[in-house]
Amino acid sequence: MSVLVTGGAGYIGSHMVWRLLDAGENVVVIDRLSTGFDWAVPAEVELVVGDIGDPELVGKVPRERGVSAVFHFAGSIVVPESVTDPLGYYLNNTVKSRALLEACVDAGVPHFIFSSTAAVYGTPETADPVAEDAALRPESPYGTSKLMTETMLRDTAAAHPLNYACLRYFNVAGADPAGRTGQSTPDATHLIKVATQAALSKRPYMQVFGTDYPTPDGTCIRDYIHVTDLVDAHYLALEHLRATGENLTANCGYGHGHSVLEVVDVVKRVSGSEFEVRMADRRAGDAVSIVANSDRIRERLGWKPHYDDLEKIVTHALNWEDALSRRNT
Ligand SMILES: NC(=O)c1ccc[n+]([C@@H]2O[C@H](COP(=O)([O-])OP(=O)(O)OC[C@H]3O[C@@H](n4cnc5c(N)ncnc54)[C@H](O)[C@@H]3O)[C@@H](O)[C@H]2O)c1
Ligand SMILES: O=c1ccn([C@@H]2O[C@H](COP(=O)(O)OP(=O)(O)O[C@H]3O[C@H](CO)[C@H](O)[C@H](O)[C@H]3O)[C@@H](O)[C@H]2O)c(=O)[nH]1
Repeated sequence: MSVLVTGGAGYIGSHMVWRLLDAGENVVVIDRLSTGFDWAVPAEVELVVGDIGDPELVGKVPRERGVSAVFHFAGSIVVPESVTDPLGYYLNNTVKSRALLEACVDAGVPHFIFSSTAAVYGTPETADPVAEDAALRPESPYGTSKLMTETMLRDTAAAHPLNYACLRYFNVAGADPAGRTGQSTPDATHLIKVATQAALSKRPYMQVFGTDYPTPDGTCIRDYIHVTDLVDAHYLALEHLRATGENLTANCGYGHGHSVLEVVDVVKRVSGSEFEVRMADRRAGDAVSIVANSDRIRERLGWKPHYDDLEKIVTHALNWEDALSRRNT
């Protein structure tokens, strides 16, 4: 039996692949390499280069490889891009997830773990940590495209012998502490990636989007979760589905946040680089503060994070960014 990882050549998916290998699982990856890299997939893992929306491909792989669980990371992830290209996002994130799900039902795959996002909540009503039963009001086609897949999964699991976990990630950052993989997209827009690139002079400067928010230092607050803790949560979710068959929708975050300026300070301190930081206007669509209530994942899965420390997250991100420079040259 094997475990299928869609998007396994991407940032989070490649960490999942290593986590599964570490647990002794057989792994197969489907990735079309649009933002992922073939070299990010370990040599011992079969990489099927193709699209999850290709019914022939997704019809074949689960049957031929005896797939007993799917981790579905493949998708488009840039929120502002989803605003200008909503149909592209509904196609890649929703329509193609439907194709994959149908193939899983047809092949009798019992367990499905889906990459959802805090973007399904939109802007929370209060600054309190947001729990899973909060109102679901996505503010972008990206968030809606993910919420629609959550809904498809719920309804499919009610009608077929398939159970699922929807994991709603907050801000994923950092890299494999052993240096085996990391965030490799050169034009990524995420704060910690951008700041580490500035620290290593891969960018001439970075910008802080908005300094007049109603927060202690005027910048937005996010709950940054180390990617290794995130993939641990995924593995626990798989064990939970295997053991209980109970569906689960759970936030993945630590339950506390950091402001943009706090992140920038930590990157400067850890890197020892005084890179230029320009104060800029607010970025469209940014919520003031989004922090996870993570009680559910801790209680139901017994999840205990090991890297709930911004310095460690930044250190690992910097190490990977540095290793990437040597790979590119
Ligand atoms: N990075 C974050 O902070 C974050 C937060 C919340 C949710 N997520 C979700 O996690 C998942 C992984 O995100 P990531 O940061 O690793 O992004 P990523 O872009 O690094 O990885 C996505 C991978 O999917 C592949 N892919 C995309 N569309 C495909 C398709 N139609 N068929 C086959 N392969 C396809 C890409 O080539 C890439 O390797 C996404 O579904 C994303 O929405 C990410
Ligand atoms: O160069 C930068 C990049 C970001 N920021 C700020 O840093 C904060 C975090 O921004 P990111 O782009 O790193 O992440 P987002 O919070 O916008 O989005 C992330 O969290 C969302 C859920 O809240 C979705 O899951 C989404 O996929 C994921 O990228 C925001 O206030 C943003 O304005 C900057 O100031 N400068």
